[in-house]
Amino acid sequence: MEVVIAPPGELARLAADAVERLVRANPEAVLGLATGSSPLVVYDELVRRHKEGLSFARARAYMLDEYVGLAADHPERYRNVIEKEFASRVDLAPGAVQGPDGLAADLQAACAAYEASITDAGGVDLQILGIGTDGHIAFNEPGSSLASRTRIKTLTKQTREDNARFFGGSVDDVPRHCLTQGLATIMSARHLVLLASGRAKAEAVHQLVEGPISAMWPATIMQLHPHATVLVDDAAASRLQLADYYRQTYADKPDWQGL
Ligand SMILES: N[C@@H]1[C@@H](O)[C@H](O)[C@@H](COP(=O)(O)O)O[C@@H]1O
Repeated sequence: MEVVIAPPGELARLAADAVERLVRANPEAVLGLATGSSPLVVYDELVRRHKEGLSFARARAYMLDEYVGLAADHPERYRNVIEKEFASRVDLAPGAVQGPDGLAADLQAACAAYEASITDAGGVDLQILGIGTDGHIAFNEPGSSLASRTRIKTLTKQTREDNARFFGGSVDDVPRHCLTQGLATIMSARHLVLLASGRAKAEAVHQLVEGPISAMWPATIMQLHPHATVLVDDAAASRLQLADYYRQTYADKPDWQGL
């Protein structure tokens, strides 16, 4: 696992560099897109590069998760969020972005179909991730099976409170259920790039990087991934025991290496 501690703008550039390198090497790359506020700086940077010629016309993308039951036109439905924040601002082809169907009549069948679709696409090349304050990735809440695949989950009170800010501050308006890629689904992606900023994420980041692997902090499964990159600002890094070592390692890193 590589940990980079840097200001948010630099983190966004590093994540965008990894996406750009991938898409230039393989224009048909499969991207993994995350919602939440953390990846927004990366999307903004990719949109800027798109305006300078970076094309996503042949790329495909899979989303991590979706709320169950939000109306098709609800602005916080993750499909709509990704459309607004990224897909509509670049040249991704219509239908190139897939997400779990939180409005399906048969939610379990929708989860199975989503897994099959990711597999048929050849798997995700680069998965962008955020992290919840309770250590969740996608919507894999504490207690999630480390071997889980896409399925229905119940959101914790903490997550619903954290996400109430997107619903006019009303926790009651945050759905109680979601469909989410499982931890094993996420681990199948070839490169994981997680972004975290702010002190509220410091404990989750400490557990992710330095804690024991445990379903209680689902992101810790990333310690088993052969190519995981953790991009954090000073505040999110403030509880890391080996922060000085990570800073030194990054400072000494050869320019050619990339993430
Ligand atoms: N399902 C999403 C996660 O994918 C995201 O990582 C998390 C943190 O969001 P933020 O980056 O806004 O703190 O929020 C939601 O719960």
